[in-house]
Amino acid sequence: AAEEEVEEEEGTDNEAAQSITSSVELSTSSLELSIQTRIFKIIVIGDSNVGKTCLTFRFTGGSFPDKTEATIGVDFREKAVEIEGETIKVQVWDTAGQERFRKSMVEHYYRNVHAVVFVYDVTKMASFRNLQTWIEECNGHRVSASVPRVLVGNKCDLVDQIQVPSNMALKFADSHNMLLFETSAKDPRESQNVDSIFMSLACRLKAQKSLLYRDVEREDGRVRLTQETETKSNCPC
Ligand SMILES: Nc1nc2c(ncn2[C@@H]2O[C@H](COP(=O)(O)OP(=O)(O)OP(=O)(O)O)[C@@H](O)[C@H]2O)c(=O)[nH]1
Repeated sequence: AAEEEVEEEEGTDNEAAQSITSSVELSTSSLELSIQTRIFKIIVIGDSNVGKTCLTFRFTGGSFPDKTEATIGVDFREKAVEIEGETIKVQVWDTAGQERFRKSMVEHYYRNVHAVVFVYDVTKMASFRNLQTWIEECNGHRVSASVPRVLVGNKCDLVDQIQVPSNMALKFADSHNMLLFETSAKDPRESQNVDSIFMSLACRLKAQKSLLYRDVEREDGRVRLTQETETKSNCPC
């Protein structure tokens, strides 16, 4: 009977030890999860019909959509990418180009934005001329000059219909301190080029915003991280 009692006690100790181990594991995994889920918000801006939805679809879904409709308000698409061993969520905000579908949402587009992609259609000079208006709208919403911006000329597959010469677009991009990408959301051979639009921004953001985890607070047994940013220049792109 005495032996049985000892065994019972040992069993209780083992259970206690097990529950401590699993709570430690739980805390570690929440910590890892928090570290791994940095989100970069990138907004895509430009005239209606230039191909914003198709570009974001190509990047996040890897294909060209069979059919698209005018975006109303905003569509969110996300893609997890790995940069230098860190998994980052790139959250792409595909905004409406038509004024009537964007009015009430504009404030939300620009709030806490990390990077901006301006898109024009290489076969429509008007969409290129209107870029100035889109840039003014962006500046008018207090988007800091340190927020990276890139320029994308889409629909390059329509080679016979090109209206915007590359040198004109390059000059404009240079004067606004932006990189220029001329590409096609439709042409599958361009898919890597489309990816590089978003990846180059994600790399720049990762290099700019390296996390310093200052405080690890415990609340109700859960780990909460407080993050700060520091400037670094170790982007591999
Ligand atoms: N040839 C060609 N057509 C494209 C390309 N990208 C988009 N399109 C077509 O252009 C049209 C408009 O594309 P969307 O992606 O819906 O345009 P958008 O800029 O999101 O338009 P809004 O939502 O109204 O702002 C669709 O008919 C697409 O199939 C491209 O690279 N090449």
